[in-house]
Amino acid sequence: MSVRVSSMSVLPPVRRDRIIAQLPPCFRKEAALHTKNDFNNKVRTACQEQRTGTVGRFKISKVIVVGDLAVGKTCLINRFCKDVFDKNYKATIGVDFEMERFEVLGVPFSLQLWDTAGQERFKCIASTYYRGAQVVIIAFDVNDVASLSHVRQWLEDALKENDPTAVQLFLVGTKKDLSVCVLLCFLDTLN
Ligand SMILES: Nc1nc2c(ncn2[C@@H]2O[C@H](COP(=O)(O)OP(=O)(O)OP(=O)(O)O)[C@@H](O)[C@H]2O)c(=O)[nH]1
Repeated sequence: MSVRVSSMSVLPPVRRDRIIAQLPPCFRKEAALHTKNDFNNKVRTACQEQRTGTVGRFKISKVIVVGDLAVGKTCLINRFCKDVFDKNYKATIGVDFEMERFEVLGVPFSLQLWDTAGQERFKCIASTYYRGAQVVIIAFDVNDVASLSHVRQWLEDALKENDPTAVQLFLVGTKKDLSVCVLLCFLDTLN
């Protein structure tokens, strides 16, 4: 017996906080990719006229998240996509994938988030997914200096597969809450 599956899938509406009508202001000027107040007029016009170079129905950007094992890559993505946090560690096997839909100036836009495994034995599989990224996020644990010292290697590996001049790079320190705990424990020992 053959079953026909309709290729038309009904997508849920884009989340309200994913509808972007104004250029989001930068968090801090020193750490900003841009310091403009609004979208460029050319961009606004192109969006109004739907001249945005679509890939299929959506414009898609690929983000890869790399970094040492257990630094919190999966948690970072889950917080962004689902606003959840799981304190139990489940190692990523190879890669995982999330798709986040946006609407920018009325134009559909999708962010592909590739969560890669930090474990050495999965590095080979994970690195086959690095190609074609527009954004590279390198995560390190602020409480683990070794994870920071490995950042250079993660960067080199990610850029081997991508055009370094066309990639947006982010370095993200994770587990800041624990660094406060470490400091408090240290202060406690002084009293
Ligand atoms: N306290 C605290 N724990 C965190 C934070 N982020 C992640 N963790 C914990 O750190 C552990 C590892 O987190 P994951 O997100 O699975 O780490 P990962 O980098 O994806 O790990 P791999 O898939 O093995 O590369 C889990 O137990 C998380 O709960 C954080 O900001 N604060």
